[in-house]
Amino acid sequence: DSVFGNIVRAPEDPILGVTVAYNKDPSPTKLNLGVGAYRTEEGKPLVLNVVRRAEQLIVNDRSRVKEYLPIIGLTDFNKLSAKLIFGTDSPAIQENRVTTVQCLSGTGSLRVGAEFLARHYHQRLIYIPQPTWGNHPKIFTVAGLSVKTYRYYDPKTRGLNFQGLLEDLSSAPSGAIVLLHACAHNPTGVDPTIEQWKQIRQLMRSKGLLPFFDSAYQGFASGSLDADAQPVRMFVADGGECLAAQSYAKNMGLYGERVGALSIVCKTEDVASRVESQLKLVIRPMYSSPPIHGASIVATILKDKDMYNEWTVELKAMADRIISMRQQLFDALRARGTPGDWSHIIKQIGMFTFTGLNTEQVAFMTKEYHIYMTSDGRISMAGLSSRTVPLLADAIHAAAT
Ligand SMILES: Cc1ncc(COP(=O)(O)O)c(CN[C@@H](CCC(=O)O)C(=O)O)c1O
Repeated sequence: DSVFGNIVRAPEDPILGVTVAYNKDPSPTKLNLGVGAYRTEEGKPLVLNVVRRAEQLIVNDRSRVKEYLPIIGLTDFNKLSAKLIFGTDSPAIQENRVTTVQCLSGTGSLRVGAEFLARHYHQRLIYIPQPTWGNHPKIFTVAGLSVKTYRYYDPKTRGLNFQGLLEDLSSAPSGAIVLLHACAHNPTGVDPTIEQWKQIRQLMRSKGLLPFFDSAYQGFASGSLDADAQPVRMFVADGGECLAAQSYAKNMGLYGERVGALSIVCKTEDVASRVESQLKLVIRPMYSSPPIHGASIVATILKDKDMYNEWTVELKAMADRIISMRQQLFDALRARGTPGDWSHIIKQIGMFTFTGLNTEQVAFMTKEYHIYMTSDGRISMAGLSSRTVPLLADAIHAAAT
């Protein structure tokens, strides 16, 4: 008998398992609103034109080879990624106080950062928002950090529980790590206002809490790369230290290329270079060095002014389409007279709407209408189109009535 005979079957992932169930459903009207992956009006995945252009340049450039990248990845990519999130005029970058390492998309960036902190940072406690992306607690736990939550979402207002957030961060032990969604909070779609961010920064700095930003949707929330990076830049501007994980999965549509970066902003250049040397010891036994293709696409686009501008136009178009889906869904529910206040659909921001539907209502919508979404009531607005909004509105109406 097998040496693995004692292994029990693991459950499907709460988010990625929705796609597994969707794929099994033979219904011709099934709708996948689970995974946060952009779809066009025709319901198809999108490869950005500027990405196709960059790939052509790369493929046609005979001087390019397939050698190993350094452990910390493609140098151009790292420098350009830091500028993208911290700003081209960032003093931290000018003073060489930032170390950036290319990682396997957002997940890999979070994991490398967590492993680094577990080894080198004096506080192993990390506070994550309640609720947050389902993979966050798993990544931090497996890296050896101990996870606590801070209040974030208020089910009554379907908005931010700002008082609860401040109270929980105020009672965190000094030096604790705090995970912050840079913009477009997943799953709630609720972001602090700039004023609230100022208070959060003030409180965190006064208590010596260490910010760990997760930036998976820069440009996707407002359509502006710079606007969406304001909270991160506010923290860096005060001269303090922080970590930032970046993903190009959504904003450049590079999901399967696994392109991301971890940056650590330090007090001095010397500290940054020592931190980088220790990040290499985390990465080498994990995956040794990152993949070359996706990072080359990103670097090609970010370093060329025209391609960068073309990217911002395509990115805004994606953000705008999602915003129009919000308005169409809200209007469709109002037209149906669906009981309840659905204004949160147009107030929330980014890829997801946290509908407030409970697990029974979600199960009903899947069973009766073949609508696939996560059991917490989150829907990926990017999965909607003008053609499918009425179907979803009918399903929500039936579930809420
Ligand atoms: C807040 C947040 N951080 C990091 C990531 C990781 O993205 P990478 O693909 O590793 O760059 C996601 C993706 N969450 C999406 C996509 C599916 C998933 O991985 O769960 C989601 O929540 O549907 C995310 O929502």
